[in-house]
Amino acid sequence: MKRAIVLVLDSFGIGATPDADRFGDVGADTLGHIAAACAQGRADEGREGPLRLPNLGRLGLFHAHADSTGAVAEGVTLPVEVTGSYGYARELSSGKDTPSGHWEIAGVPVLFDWGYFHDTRNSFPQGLIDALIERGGLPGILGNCHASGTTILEQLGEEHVRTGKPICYTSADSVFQIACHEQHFGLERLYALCELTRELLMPYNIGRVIARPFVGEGAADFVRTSNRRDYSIEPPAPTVLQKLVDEQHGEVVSIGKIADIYAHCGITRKVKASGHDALFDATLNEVGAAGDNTLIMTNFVDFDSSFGHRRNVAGYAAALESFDRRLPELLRRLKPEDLLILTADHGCDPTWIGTEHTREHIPVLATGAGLKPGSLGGRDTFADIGQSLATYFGTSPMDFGRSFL
Ligand SMILES: O=P(O)(O)O[C@H]1O[C@H](CO)[C@@H](O)[C@H]1O
Ligand SMILES: [Mn+2]
Ligand SMILES: [Mn+2]
Repeated sequence: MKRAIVLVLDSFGIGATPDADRFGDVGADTLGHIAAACAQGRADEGREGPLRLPNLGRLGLFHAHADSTGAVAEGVTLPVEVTGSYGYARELSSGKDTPSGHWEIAGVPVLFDWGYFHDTRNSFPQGLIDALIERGGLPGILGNCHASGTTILEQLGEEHVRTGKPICYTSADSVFQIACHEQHFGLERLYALCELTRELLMPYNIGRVIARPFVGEGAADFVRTSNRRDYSIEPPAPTVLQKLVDEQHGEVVSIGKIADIYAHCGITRKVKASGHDALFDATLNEVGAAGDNTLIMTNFVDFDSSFGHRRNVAGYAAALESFDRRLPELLRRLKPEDLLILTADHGCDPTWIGTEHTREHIPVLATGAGLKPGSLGGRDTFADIGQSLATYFGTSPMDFGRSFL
């Protein structure tokens, strides 16, 4: 029986890549800087002391980090016994965004350049704004700048409620984000506006439109809800997910944001869940129910959106520790021939300047399916994961990546 489980810890980088200079990210290290802050007592809110990840450590996380950066993470003792196959991988894709990282994990790196809105103010072309206002029947838009999604709610949320103008913003990623109040503007209306925007953006080659609904009474208590929705373009070639479905009539189960990220391509079942515990519970459920030729893929988004982008080190550390505490529940449910892979899609160092992602190596931690514990070394592309899945499921090979199976 072939069953693979891929858990993506969104933004959990383990050290800058050799090309990090292109992104202003030389020295970024999501795991290393979290561990250092914990060791130095700078991450004691809601948790305390050195970073404790015994289960990820046993799978080889800290070994992989040490191989990636050349140094053991501060406050960490390398476990003597390692049970997983561990390595680190760099990114071939041109960007450090979520779709690029995910699609490359699935064997399809993004070798073309996305369109970006480079200007930090007046970011969007006037023709685009005019079309959006006209076809969307809007009184205008707010924002039109680079922003952090929580800060901009404090700044413009009340004006949005008052005027009915959606808040449109972007970042260094190839995105167009629209924040609207769920009650005052309406959730379905926001989704419809995002679909229109997706259509209008096709000539601009923008990777994603993201609906960012929020609720609350005023600037002090506006909060984003789990009704976020991503409108991605389709991957440029069939991913290993698609091949599993098309060639092996397999099942691909999306848990959380996965289906949105892959533009619903190569997915046979979608399970909704929000919050890491609910995502983990859903993953356990699916593992319990999964039959032959099944890939279960879960994206743990809060590492990135609640802690990495928010530059919240203690929150990131606490979320890692709570994820780690739950890992044995999953390990216990695995059958010997199952393949488990833990990885990430990019970095988002919570100690780094700004609020953007960071260009980093991702961890590749794998166990089961006859893999021997030990080092997988430095991998040239995230696509080694996709190629390994192709080998495991017996699909035709991917164009990129080297299997570690
Ligand atoms: O600040 P928020 O809205 O969380 O935005 C973040 O989320 C987007 C998608 O990952 C990125 O473009 C990043 O800027
Ligand atoms: Mn991501
Ligand atoms: Mn992000």
